Amino acid sequence: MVFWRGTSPLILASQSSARKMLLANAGLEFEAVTADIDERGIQAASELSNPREIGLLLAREKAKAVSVHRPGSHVIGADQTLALGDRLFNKPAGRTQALAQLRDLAGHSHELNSAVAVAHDGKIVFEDVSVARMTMRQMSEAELSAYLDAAGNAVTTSVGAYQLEGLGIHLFERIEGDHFTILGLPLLPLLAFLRNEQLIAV
Ligand SMILES: Nc1nc2c(ncn2[C@@H]2O[C@H](COP(=O)(O)OP(=O)(O)OP(=O)(O)O)[C@@H](O)[C@H]2O)c(=O)[nH]1
Repeated sequence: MVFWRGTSPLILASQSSARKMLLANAGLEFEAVTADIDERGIQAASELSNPREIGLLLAREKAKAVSVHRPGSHVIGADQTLALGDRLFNKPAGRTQALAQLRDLAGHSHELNSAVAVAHDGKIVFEDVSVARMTMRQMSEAELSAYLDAAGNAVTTSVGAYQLEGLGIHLFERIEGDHFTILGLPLLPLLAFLRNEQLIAV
């Protein structure tokens, strides 16, 4: 049992089912609030091209956007970017885009940058970004289509069109990085921060 010692509830500024699952499985009780920000607009206006910096910027903006309306609460924001060389990928809109993305990723290594930020009264009090390197095996058109047939619409909910803890594992020949980073939330540094602030006690 994890004890929350904060005086106000913990908030996760996310609608990501994976992020909610990771926090809940770690024993944390929290309220999930969607961060209503224009991610692509903020990214474009920043003129940033570094995937790590883009992830941190969006994680901060999500956390702050919710924090300003929830005084006293610690608000967690997160964002994940996928980079293949200097190309950035976003969540595919549907099967066609998922197939196109997977064709480009197959046979190559890409990087997932998962950023997390914590805001309190509108100010960032913690941030971290962790990276995972994913090597996807070479796959034929028939193999990619069979994967998409089996994985279904879930592929549109993740930036790489895969759920590693599910059928996505079949796409890879090598994975370097921690499981939580891959699923989109660098949990170890986040928990270390909450523990150091005496906001959680296990
Ligand atoms: N279940 C699962 N989800 C993954 C995996 N890899 C990436 N994701 C999800 O892909 C999404 C990355 O897109 P983001 O823009 O960072 O987040 P989002 O889904 O829009 O959710 P918000 O936090 O509300 O912005 C996140 O929800 C990640 O949890 C994976 O292997 N498994």
